[in-house]
Parts: sequence; structure tokens; C-alpha cells
Amino acid sequence: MAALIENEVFKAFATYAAIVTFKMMLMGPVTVYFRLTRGSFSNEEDVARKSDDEKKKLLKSHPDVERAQRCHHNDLENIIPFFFIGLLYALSGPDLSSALIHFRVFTASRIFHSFAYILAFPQPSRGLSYMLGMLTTLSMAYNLLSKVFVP
Ligand SMILES: N[C@@H](CCC(=O)N[C@@H](CS)C(=O)NCC(=O)O)C(=O)O
Repeated sequence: MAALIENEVFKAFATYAAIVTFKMMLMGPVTVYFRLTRGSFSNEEDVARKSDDEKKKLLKSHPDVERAQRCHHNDLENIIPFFFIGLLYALSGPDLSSALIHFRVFTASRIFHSFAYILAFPQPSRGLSYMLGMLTTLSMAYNLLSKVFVP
């Protein structure tokens, strides 16, 4: 384990995996921000202290809250595969320079994707950033499998 922590590719993976995980975790507070500012709650207990009239107004969906939730969900669909494929790829002994390109491109694509989603940038900006992240993970999977594949 100590030798692994000293490995430069593993350190790079740990760095970028932590950054994208932290970015994904931020989507929770972003959703909370939209719930509070848009007055949009989904659980009875969240508005328990309000009057019946206010409860009716607050217990409703809002497009901004739903957008933040979809963005969070999309992160889960893409960052969890990056974590597992990226870890195996890092352990398969790639060059530091090509590993860094993969990790940096993926991280930048997911940060851009979140801005594009939350701020509703015109398409195809979000679609392209999604594709770039997906292609990066596929490229790591291809590099990994070309080294370790056992039929
Ligand atoms: N689960 C995704 C699969 C495809 C995908 O991730 N598309 C990207 C680029 S268009 C996206 O941002 N989808 C919006 C979303 O997942 O809410 C979907 O339903 O759209």
C-alpha cells in the first residue's frame, strides 16, 4: 500500500478522483440552495412548521431543483464508472503523461458539464462535454483491456 501511494500515476488518479468526487458532492448543496430559494420541497416533514396554506405552496417541484437533481444523477452515471475504470487503469502501469491527459480531460469535461447543465448553456455544449468524458473513460478501458484481457 505504501509503495502504491508513492506511485506517480496512482497519486495523479487519487488527486483527480478526489476532485471529481468533491464536485459531485457539491451537487447536494446546490440542490439545497435551489430548494430554499425557489421554495420547493418534497417531504411533509420539511415544511412541518408552516401553515397549511404555505405547505401547499412549498410542497411542489421546481424546474431548477429538478435540473440540479438531473445533473447530480448524470454525475453518478459517469463518475462512478470513471472511478472504477480509472483505478484499474492506474494500476495497469500506463505512462504518467497519458494517464494525466485522461484524468485531466475527464475532470475538465465533468466540471464543464455541470456548469452547462445548471446554467442551461445552449446545446450541444453539454452533450459534447458528456461525450468527451465518456470517450475518456472508454479510452482508459481500452488501454486497460489491451494489457490485461484474458478471454
Ligand atoms: N441518462 C442520460 C444518458 C445520456 C446522457 O448522459 N446525456 C448527457 C448529454 S445530452 C446529459 O447531460 N443528459 C442529461 C441527463 O442525464 O439528465 C440521459 O437520460 O440523458
